[in-house]
Amino acid sequence: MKEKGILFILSGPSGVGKGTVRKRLFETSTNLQYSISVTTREKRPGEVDGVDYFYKTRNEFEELIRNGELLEYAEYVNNYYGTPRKYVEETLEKGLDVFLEIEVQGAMQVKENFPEGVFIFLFPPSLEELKNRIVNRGTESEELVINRLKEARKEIDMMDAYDYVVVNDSVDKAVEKIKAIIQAEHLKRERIAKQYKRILEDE
Ligand SMILES: Nc1nc2c(ncn2[C@@H]2O[C@H](COP(=O)(O)OP(=O)(O)O)[C@@H](O)[C@H]2O)c(=O)[nH]1
Ligand SMILES: Nc1ncnc2c1ncn2[C@@H]1O[C@H](COP(=O)(O)OP(=O)(O)O)[C@@H](O)[C@H]1O
Repeated sequence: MKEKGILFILSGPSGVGKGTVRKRLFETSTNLQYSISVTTREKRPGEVDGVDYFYKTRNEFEELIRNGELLEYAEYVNNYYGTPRKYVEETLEKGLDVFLEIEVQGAMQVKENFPEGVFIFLFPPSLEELKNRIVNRGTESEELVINRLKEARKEIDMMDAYDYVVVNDSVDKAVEKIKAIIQAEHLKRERIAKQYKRILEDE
């Protein structure tokens, strides 16, 4: 029987650098499959449909919910975000690792369905630095920045539910730590598989 792939979930407050870290990770990790999310939020300049997100209307998104096509979804600052179920399940079945970059409410839903997933929380060096990053990115109005910071405090409270916490002080260091986690999880699973095989052989 073919081993299933491992599901990795990167989560954390908005503006902490999830997108930046994930993009850098994918520049150098060829063995991970990124699950592209569905969203109702507007496309930002430079974003591409089917690359950054699948952009949908609220009606279309609600139809996906009704049809059970989402592994998880959340309403975040007045927009829906969700993970297509089929892609994740089929890719894991093929023995490939899947990587999700999602906010905290969605990550907790994934934990219910995939408790064996590896949950990584990206943490800001400080709340002040988190605010600077959101403001400097310049994609949000002042009101939205305040909403995102309020959300961030709630999200940080959920940190205990994660397997690993990685501080995003520098992007390169955070990427290295995530790669080390991925490698360690593979070694762990190989070791368990070997022990299991040995027990079966001894019987
Ligand atoms: N639950 C859930 N959250 C998502 C998904 N895709 C993206 N997000 C999260 O939604 C939040 C807002 O994303 P976005 O509007 O792209 O802003 P940004 O990540 O702050 O640049 C971020 O925390 C994302 O990680 C998804 O499929 N499900
Ligand atoms: N380690 C870092 N040091 C300084 N700035 C960072 C770092 N990581 C990300 N940023 C910046 O912070 C802002 C938010 O990053 P982004 O990846 O959009 O966050 P998220 O996806 O978590 O909302 C961006 O302007 C990005 O360039």
